[in-house]
Amino acid sequence: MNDAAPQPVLDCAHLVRRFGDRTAVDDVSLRIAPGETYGLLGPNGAGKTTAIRMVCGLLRPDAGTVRVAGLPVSTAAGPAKRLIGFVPQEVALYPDLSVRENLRFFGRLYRLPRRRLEARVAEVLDLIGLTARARDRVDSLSGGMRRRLNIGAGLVHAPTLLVLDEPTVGVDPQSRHAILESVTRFGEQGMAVLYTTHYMEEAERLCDRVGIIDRGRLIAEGTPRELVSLVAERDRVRLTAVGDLDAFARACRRFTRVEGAARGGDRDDVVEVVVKDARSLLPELLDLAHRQGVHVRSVEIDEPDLETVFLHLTGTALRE
Ligand SMILES: Nc1ncnc2c1ncn2[C@@H]1O[C@H](COP(=O)(O)OP(=O)(O)OP(=O)(O)O)[C@@H](O)[C@H]1O
Repeated sequence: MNDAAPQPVLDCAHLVRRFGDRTAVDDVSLRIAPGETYGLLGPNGAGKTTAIRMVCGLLRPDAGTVRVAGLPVSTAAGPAKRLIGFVPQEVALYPDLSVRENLRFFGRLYRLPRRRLEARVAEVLDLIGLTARARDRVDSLSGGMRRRLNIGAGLVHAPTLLVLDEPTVGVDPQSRHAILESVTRFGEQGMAVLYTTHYMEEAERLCDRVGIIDRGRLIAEGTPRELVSLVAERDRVRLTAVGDLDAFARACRRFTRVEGAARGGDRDDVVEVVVKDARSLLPELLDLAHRQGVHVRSVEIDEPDLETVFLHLTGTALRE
């Protein structure tokens, strides 16, 4: 890093964590600057949760270091941990306390002085869009609202680094939208955010930079635009079809010119294929479908996106 670059909020160097003979996180290094939202994108089991538990000092690395604002993070209590707000996947709140009382409770854990605490609780209620529900007990809230309050609990002590582990899994679309809006505002307020997800459209929308993690390794990193430019020469072919589409995707991957093929993103009846020159390969793909008894209903050739990057780098889809 040159002298002019600001000190990173988060600096992880060569993190490794093994469970038995499985290496869950394998030599991961990443930095996050002040105000930057960084998305760690990868399929289930890629190592995202393990990586961020080490970042937050909840799990000891087998090798490597974590620093927050220059301070070393360890599993023991220390000044670095006060700078981190961690929002786990599971909701950890007191159901019989009100929304406001929950936020006060988490603020007191960090020993916020009383007046500062009240002001901060009001700010956080606004940030998570729950001011109107401040007096209601947690057990009267919808699942999506609880998730938002869970995020609020990680924010009360005004952390320098906010770490969110898949905060939108299983929430309704309205709450999902509210969560994504809030995360955008955290970045605007100068907080550094580390965000894990396996939804590539979230990473594309929210994150200044994205790291793609697969089988414990960080295999690519950059702005969404930089990552998509890695596959600028490629086409993404979407085939809408009926039949054994998993077998069809596997057979597509056997073509040497096919860089990746998988059941497609949001729909069950779609296979996506990443290929350098779709037009020249299309007749062969259609012939293959015919031989496999797969009935192709429509073919589209789309612009590449982050999912295409993932298919290109790993050969399979994010969600597999
Ligand atoms: N405590 C543990 N003991 C043994 N293996 C573990 C443990 N925690 C994680 N693993 C393994 O390490 C690998 C990475 O898991 P991790 O939970 O970090 O992935 P992830 O990307 O967060 O996935 P998910 O989105 O499903 O949470 C997986 O193979 C998982 O089974």
